[in-house]
Amino acid sequence: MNGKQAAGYLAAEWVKDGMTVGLGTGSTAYFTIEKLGERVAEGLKITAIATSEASEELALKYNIPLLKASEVDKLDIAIDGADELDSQLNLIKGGGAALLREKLVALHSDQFIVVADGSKVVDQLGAFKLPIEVVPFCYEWTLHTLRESYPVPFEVRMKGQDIVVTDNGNYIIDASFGRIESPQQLADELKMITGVVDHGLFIGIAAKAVVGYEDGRTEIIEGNLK
Ligand SMILES: O=C(CO)[C@H](O)[C@H](O)COP(=O)(O)O
Repeated sequence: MNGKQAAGYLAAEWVKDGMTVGLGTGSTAYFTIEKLGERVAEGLKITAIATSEASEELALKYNIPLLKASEVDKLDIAIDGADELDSQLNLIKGGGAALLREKLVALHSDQFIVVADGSKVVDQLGAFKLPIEVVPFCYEWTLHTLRESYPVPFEVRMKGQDIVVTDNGNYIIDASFGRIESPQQLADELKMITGVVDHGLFIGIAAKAVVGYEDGRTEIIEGNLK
């Protein structure tokens, strides 16, 4: 068992009968969805909302009943991966370009649980490029505003010759901050820029993280949410 699997599986055990569950995106959340699928096959009764088309497909494969947002106001729990997490459970997310749906689902869940392997735990956020979701219309202007605001490299995320398009029809600009001294301040500033839809800083949202290691051990980091 690798660290991602250990973390993803353990968090899936915290889901109880009757819960509505937010299904994350990525290779760690994959294991949570897989385990939930096994538990559903054994009789666990849950409903879910997926944070990406990829996770929706996976949920359908595992016969996990999916809901529309119009059918539910709030989720009991959401379980998702992260690209970086610090000891305060501040996160960088969006490596898989799903940050907007992931943040919406996390914010509408009673409990947001992060699943990650040990390589994701950092002293300070920022080594991982911060994904910023922008509207395609005049995105060059948004890129220009970002470059004028912060003296760090920004790049539009590409796949081969093509610009990556998110499930919401937007683009991603990745920012190489290196070290983010004040995540909350940066999060607030980025949200104020016209053209920016959202960004991958998740500040004060996670209740708990399950960190998994190569040898199958897991560690639980408790957040300090009130
Ligand atoms: O934010 C995400 C997708 O937008 C993922 O949760 C994040 O990239 C972690 O992925 P993985 O578990 O594959 O390392």
